[in-house]
Amino acid sequence: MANPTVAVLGAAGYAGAIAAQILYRHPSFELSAVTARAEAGQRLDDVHPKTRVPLELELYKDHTPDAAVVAYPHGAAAPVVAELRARGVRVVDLSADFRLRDRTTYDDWYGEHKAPEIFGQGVYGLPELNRDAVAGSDLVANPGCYPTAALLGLAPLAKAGLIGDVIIDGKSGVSGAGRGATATTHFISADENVSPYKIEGHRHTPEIEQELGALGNDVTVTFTPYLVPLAQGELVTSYVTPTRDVDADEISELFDDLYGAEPFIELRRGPVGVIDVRDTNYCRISWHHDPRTGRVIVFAAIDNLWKGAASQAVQNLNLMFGRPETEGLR
Ligand SMILES: NC(=O)C1=CN([C@@H]2O[C@H](COP(=O)(O)OP(=O)(O)OC[C@H]3O[C@@H](n4cnc5c(N)ncnc54)[C@H](OP(=O)(O)O)[C@@H]3O)[C@@H](O)[C@H]2O)C=CC1
Ligand SMILES: CC(=O)N[C@@H](CCC(=O)OP(=O)(O)O)C(=O)O
Repeated sequence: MANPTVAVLGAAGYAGAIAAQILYRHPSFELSAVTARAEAGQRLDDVHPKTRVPLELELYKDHTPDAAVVAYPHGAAAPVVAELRARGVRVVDLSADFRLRDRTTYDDWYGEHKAPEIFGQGVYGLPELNRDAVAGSDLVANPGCYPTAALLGLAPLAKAGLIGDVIIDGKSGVSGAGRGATATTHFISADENVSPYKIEGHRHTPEIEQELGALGNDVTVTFTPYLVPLAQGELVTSYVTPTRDVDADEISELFDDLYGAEPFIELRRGPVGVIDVRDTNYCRISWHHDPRTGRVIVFAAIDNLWKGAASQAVQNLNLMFGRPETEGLR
């Protein structure tokens, strides 16, 4: 039987280009189209040479592949996802348009939803925590990069209901902001600098709270993101005040039980760094119990464009199409 066809929409963007790069070499999918607007007519490997994908970027029309990875900004994604779903195309959406389950929360943080008729149909695509639901889904909402690292770091504690309070500090490389440079992400502002942003509230906060709640730990989180002078990479540090006294043996058991068999989670004893997961689908996690304060500090490192976006989308596609979860990703 022929391999399922997959189109990448928004392949001239950072995340879309990497999704195309992975899918072009994937043994079980055929990359059937890569789309763009301004750069339509150019080859993807001219626009993004590192991808080595010699396919011509086309304007999106009425492509009907078996599946699509939609790599548009939030708001722009929803109507196109609705169109694709109406034609029976299975979708992994990289934007935030189908991640939240409460419509009012979405509208408060993102503005009015552009495809309300299918709002709420997306399955939250964090495979380590939601594998079975992803496997049966036709519409997967790929998580945001900060929520990916924060939730993977916190899940063992959340599943045990141990998070009483948590402060989350996330540091991201500049590619997290996408291809369009702004005054803040311009080289001149970002180089040799570390700076917090969205200190009044980042839109990933409700996403993290929603998924911690789904794990059985309702908690109001404090989240502050920082821009750091890296191209790719993200380190999320979570300072947890537990609901009761815990010791290192208990924490160790929780992390080992949840992640011992996970192909893309690397538990480490010492500090983790973003360079160790660069251009991979791995999430490296370490934790530290501080008996002086009683807090548990969890560190999680990912590549924002890979596990935080494009390679996680392929991990989700693998599950949706019954392929081995690691295929094309190691
Ligand atoms: N960068 C990251 O670390 C992460 C990104 N994401 C999400 O993934 C998605 C893509 O992000 P990223 O690749 O970084 O973004 P980019 O800005 O690099 O790329 C987005 C692409 O979307 C296309 N686009 C923009 N507006 C529209 C529109 N109105 N209609 C159709 N196409 C449009 C653009 O295509 P063209 O150039 O052809 O106009 C552009 O290439 C976003 O939803 C983002 O939030 C999620 C997690 C992490
Ligand atoms: C450094 C930087 O700007 N990062 C982005 C996160 C990108 C991401 O995960 O995006 P979505 O949730 O929008 O898909 C930001 O903070 O907006």
